[in-house]
Amino acid sequence: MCTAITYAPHAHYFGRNLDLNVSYHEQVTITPRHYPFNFRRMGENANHYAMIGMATVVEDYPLYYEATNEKGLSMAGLNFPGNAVFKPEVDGRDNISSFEFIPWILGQCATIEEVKERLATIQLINLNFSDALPLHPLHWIIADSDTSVVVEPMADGLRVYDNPVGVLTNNPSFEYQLFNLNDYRHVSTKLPANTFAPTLNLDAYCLGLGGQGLPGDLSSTSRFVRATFATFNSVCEPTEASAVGQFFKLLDTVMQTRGLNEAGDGTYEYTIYSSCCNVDDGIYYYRTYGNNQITAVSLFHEPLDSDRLITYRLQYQQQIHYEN
Ligand SMILES: C[C@H](CCC(=O)NCCS(=O)(=O)O)[C@H]1CC[C@H]2[C@@H]3[C@H](O)C[C@@H]4C[C@H](O)CC[C@]4(C)[C@H]3C[C@H](O)[C@]12C
Repeated sequence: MCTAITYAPHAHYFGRNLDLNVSYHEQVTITPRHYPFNFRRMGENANHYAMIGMATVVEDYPLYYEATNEKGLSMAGLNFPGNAVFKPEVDGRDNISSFEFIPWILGQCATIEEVKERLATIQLINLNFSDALPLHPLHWIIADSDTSVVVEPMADGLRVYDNPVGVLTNNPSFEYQLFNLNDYRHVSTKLPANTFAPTLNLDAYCLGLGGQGLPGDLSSTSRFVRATFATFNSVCEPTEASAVGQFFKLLDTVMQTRGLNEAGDGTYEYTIYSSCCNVDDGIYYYRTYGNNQITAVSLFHEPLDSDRLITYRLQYQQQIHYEN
């Protein structure tokens, strides 16, 4: 399972937890403006926006999990098994495979308005990257600094939803996840009044009672509710350090501890990495499961007019500050 969130305390941030039982050897990957994207059915684009994000690089191709472009537009793919359907090619449409979707959108669009125009002509097609890397069922969140949408490739066509909460998890469909929030109207950051039986002397014996009913489990519906509650009520200082620290705390409310979620064959799904991109400044921060230190890579510190991918291996080694 995975969770993606947006957060805009003073600057704008986009990021996700990647929850999985295996790693695909992902790296922080920068694609400069003149890297030639060879779209299988749409030809080459060697003049596009630069982008930074997490990707598996195979045969010099960046298979992005999530990324942000130099205009601050961001996009993340999350598992959507049993629902995602990729279709055959159609003449006259932009035939794009799901592994090309992030480069296609982030390479050309700066705003959600432009994204919506692109989505109107797109066909997400059933075309594998390779036999060894077949398509996985995904849905996507796409966000600029003001707003976000969710894109779900369903059997009856591509569904595009405005996303008023800026959060995405996994199954079931986004429509359900959003409606499900209605069940949590009562959840509050404040101590609740006694509406149970006002004549009974019920004691507000500890802080946090207003949060009772917030689901604590790891299912995608529960993570959707928890992540939305956390981002909407989050408070931080107006500094980069505080906002980035707070962003990782928000992701921690839905992180997966290794051992708690069996994925079969003796493996467990856990939060392999968490990311937080400052989309205004193109700074990609991340933490891995075993390394609590935040590592940062800056898009604008690289030669963006180049044609070569730039990759940074993840820092997995735990950093402990020993005092004596
Ligand atoms: C599984 C990942 C999403 C994490 C997630 O949502 N897990 C939920 C598990 S559950 O069902 O809800 O239990 C997704 C996100 C991005 C995906 C990767 C990217 O799309 C890039 C390539 C695309 C290739 O087609 C397949 C390999 C791959 C390298 C993908 C593997 C996998 O599907 C990834 C890593």
